[in-house]
Amino acid sequence: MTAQILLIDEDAAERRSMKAAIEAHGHAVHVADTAHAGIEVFRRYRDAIGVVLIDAASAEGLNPTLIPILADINPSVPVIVGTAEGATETALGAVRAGAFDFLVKPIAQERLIGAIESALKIHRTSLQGRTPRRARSGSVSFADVIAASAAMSRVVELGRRAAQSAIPVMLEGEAGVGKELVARAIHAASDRSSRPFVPVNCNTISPGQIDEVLFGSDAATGKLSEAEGGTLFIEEISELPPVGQMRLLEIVQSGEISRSGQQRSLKTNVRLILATNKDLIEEVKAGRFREDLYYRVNVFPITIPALRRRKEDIPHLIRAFVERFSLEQRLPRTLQVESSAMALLTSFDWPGNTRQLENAIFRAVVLAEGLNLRESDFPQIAAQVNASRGGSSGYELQPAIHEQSPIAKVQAALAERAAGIGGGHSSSSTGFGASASGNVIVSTDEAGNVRKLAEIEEELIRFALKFYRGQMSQVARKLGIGRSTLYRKLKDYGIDPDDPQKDAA
Ligand SMILES: Nc1ncnc2c1ncn2[C@@H]1O[C@H](COP(=O)(O)OP(=O)(O)OP(=O)(O)O)[C@@H](O)[C@H]1O
Repeated sequence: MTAQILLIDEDAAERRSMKAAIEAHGHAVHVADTAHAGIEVFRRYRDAIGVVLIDAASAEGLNPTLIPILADINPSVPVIVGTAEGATETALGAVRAGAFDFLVKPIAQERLIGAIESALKIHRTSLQGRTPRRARSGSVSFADVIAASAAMSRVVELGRRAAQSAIPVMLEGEAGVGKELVARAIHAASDRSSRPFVPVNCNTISPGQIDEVLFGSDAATGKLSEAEGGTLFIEEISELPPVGQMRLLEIVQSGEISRSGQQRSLKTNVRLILATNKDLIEEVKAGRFREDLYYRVNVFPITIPALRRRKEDIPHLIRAFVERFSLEQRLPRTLQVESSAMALLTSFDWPGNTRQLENAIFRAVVLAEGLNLRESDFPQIAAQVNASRGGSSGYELQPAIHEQSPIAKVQAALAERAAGIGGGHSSSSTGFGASASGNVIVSTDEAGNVRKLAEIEEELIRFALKFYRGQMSQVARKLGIGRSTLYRKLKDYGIDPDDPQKDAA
């Protein structure tokens, strides 16, 4: 089926050859030579374009705001990024920003067309249903926030508390950790839930326009007025220019806003929730963010840890996403995730956090051929796990990935983490204890022999204690043993139930 592709590429010769390759496959190509021109074309043909292809291999690299801007214009269009060989950071940055796929140059024609066809399938599917990138609208409650880890449970607990008052909330966390989801849940649990929730992202509005977009030019316009009585959610607050910071301070201090050309200030009744993925205090120190505003808006900070710091959440998120997308795709039943795929997904560090995981699952469910999700349904993740082990830079196709067994791959990733590369927990006496933090229990040791049952039992008990936050009766029940047996085993293995990760005494 003919589709329309937007190609953003600064290099004229490459533009021509890519365009010819795509046209030869029967698709129509719009070309743009700069990010700016690309945005204009995308804006014009937002409903006709099926895939955007960005060449980020030029000296400029990938403009960090390009993918979010495109997503703002039409979030259901997948973006594929081409990167130079070895530009792993650019590729990871693209994935983090929400790119559907990345291709490392030189790009084989087959791989290019394969990536475009998969992206088009995703696009067609998301036109029928919802896409993970589309901001959740409607009511989102705390019940929608998956929180199995202690860290995420704490976020939910703080969020619920924040919902009981109207003080400003500052949500801190890397891109894709769930700041907007939590902001929506706070709003929904507050007494403003019947009033609007208005999100605005300072990063996707040009600095010259931000003041007008936020505060409007007269009383009836602007996001602030739109949010009257409800919640204004300002993302990337560190990007708010000085004038905007001044106006916001005025609002926080007096609850009023003055507009040029008007005599009187207007009262506002808006609950502010702000989000940042930068360390705001560093921005204050660098003189880019007003100190007085910082102290005014930082009264109720909630930090959402990166997904790699709360790996217990990963299997729960995977199951929830697989169930949701299986339903949306009207599959005969919810797809099953094979344990090797689960192990791969749990071993990965998810630089793009939950959004990246959600996108990976969405893509896998849509493209899955059987009723099981296998490791091979996550080629980008496998390639990155492979790359982080020093196997290769950027994306490599299947052969290199499949030369190694899934278990060996996970072991290598775990060993890397145990050596401190991925950060996290101290290792246990087995030497493979990092797996206790990652919900993966490895069955063979470094030499490839099956591990001792007692070692695995010890690891599972440590994991269960952490997972159920020391709730002994729950741990015993889930492990299928009596409480007294559990206590005996704790003693045998020298496990401290309050600190299950600690090495045996
Ligand atoms: N704990 C969670 N449970 C269920 N879904 C989640 C969770 N955390 C994040 N998500 C999903 O992951 C996606 C990304 O989350 P969200 O947009 O809230 O992240 P963010 O931190 O606001 O990202 P950014 O800073 O890039 O705007 C959303 O689709 C959201 O629904």
